[in-house]
Amino acid sequence: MTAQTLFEKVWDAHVVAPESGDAPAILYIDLHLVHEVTSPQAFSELRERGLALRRPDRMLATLDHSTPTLPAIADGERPYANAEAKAQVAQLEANCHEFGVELHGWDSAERGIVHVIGPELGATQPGMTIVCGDSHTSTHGAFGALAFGIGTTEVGHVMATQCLLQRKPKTLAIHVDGRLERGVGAKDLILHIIGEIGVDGGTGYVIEYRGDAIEAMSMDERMTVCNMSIEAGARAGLIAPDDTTFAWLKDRPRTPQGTAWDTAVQRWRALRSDDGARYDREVRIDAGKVRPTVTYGTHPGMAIAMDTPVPAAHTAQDRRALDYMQSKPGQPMQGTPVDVVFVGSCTNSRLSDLREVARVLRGRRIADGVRMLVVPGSETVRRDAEREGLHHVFIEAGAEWRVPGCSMCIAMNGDLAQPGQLVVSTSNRNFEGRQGKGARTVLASPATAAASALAGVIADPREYLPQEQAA
Ligand SMILES: CC(C)[C@H](C(=O)O)[C@@H](O)C(=O)O
Ligand code: SF4
Repeated sequence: MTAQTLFEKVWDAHVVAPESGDAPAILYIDLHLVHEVTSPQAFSELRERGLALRRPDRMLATLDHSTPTLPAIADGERPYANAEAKAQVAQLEANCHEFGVELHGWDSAERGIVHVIGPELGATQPGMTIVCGDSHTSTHGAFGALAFGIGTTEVGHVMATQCLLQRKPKTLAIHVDGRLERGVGAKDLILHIIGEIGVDGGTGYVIEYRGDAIEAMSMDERMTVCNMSIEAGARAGLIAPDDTTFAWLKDRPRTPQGTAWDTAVQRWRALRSDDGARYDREVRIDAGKVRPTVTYGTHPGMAIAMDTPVPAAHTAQDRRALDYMQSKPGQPMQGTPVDVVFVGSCTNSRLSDLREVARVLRGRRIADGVRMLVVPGSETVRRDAEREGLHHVFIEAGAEWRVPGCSMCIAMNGDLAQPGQLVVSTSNRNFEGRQGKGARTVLASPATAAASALAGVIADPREYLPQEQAA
């Protein structure tokens, strides 16, 4: 048998009908994740055509984008940003009820950002095909699943047929050799990678992240890396499952139990690229060279080490980006005054991210005039963080501790920055106006976000991490 990549193994196992001529392949979908923004039209279409859901048991829904992150007011009334947000949430509640879909709504102890709760519930498993009407579905690739975002029309197709029409993407291996230095994390690495290969470097490909640095990562870190694959233009990003993956997944609500677990792990162990498997393209990254990395422009590819000068603009587009950001060519981003710090989003809102932020903030106060929001990715993360007392560290430092949701990552729920304000954000997109009209976003790691909140300017976390962190 010819040597296969991990992607090819998962793809082949799900092809119902292969590509032929102009016709794309038909791919079976194991898990369909749903949130309130991209599902209403699909449900309406189903209703209009009198169609039922093909496999409601393979769906999982949550409320995340439009949900307020301030607690309920009296009588359980939620402080929605506007009538649309409230209606969107009510619509998903009604749709899930009518069609029999498991919804993690306001009453769920596990509600959260769709890409945080899928793994937490063990719904995300190695070797699966996973889709969601959301571009950051690539996050689930951290478990060796083929996971990607789809459009609202496709959401309807999957609902009705549990299948999807797909062209087979090409494969790109990103080998990350060596070790990340102290104070440099998964977020710095993925920003560095996108900075190197560009926002279209992954277009047409599925990325497989491999190498020592990836194998050494926790699941949280692997999710951070895979999450941003889409920001490099890739269809998906995945990592071969290993003992770290299996240990993390064991005994989650939706994972197989007892002997079924052992059988599953045995099957999952085969999910790695064979020796001699060929990729369409390969890139090598030296982890040891990655430094605390931030963005200086208006897409995630405009990323540099924070102490390196901002490059000169060569195109009209780049000039516009630098103007918007007020970034100065020749000057480093480090030292730039900060107005808001946002810790959250499906990139960096898990327990380990919050622990990292707390390590930097503990016993200190954020700078005068800086507003800092810490938004856990899920109710589970919130509970775990509070059990450890992390919320006390945040609140004592002067930050706001919120209820889970996408929040200021996309600013659909009323959490937003004012025009001109500079936000150091642990999220994944720094597009114009993403965090509020005229707001300027600098993407960064949780440690950098915390250090910048303390300093009031973009700051190197290595200067703030406690000494016992020294390698
Ligand atoms: C609202 C949703 C469709 C969107 C996405 O697809 O990613 C959002 O989650 C984002 O991060 O921009
Ligand atoms: S946290 Fe941000 S990136 Fe993630 S799903 Fe929500 S809006 Fe999209």
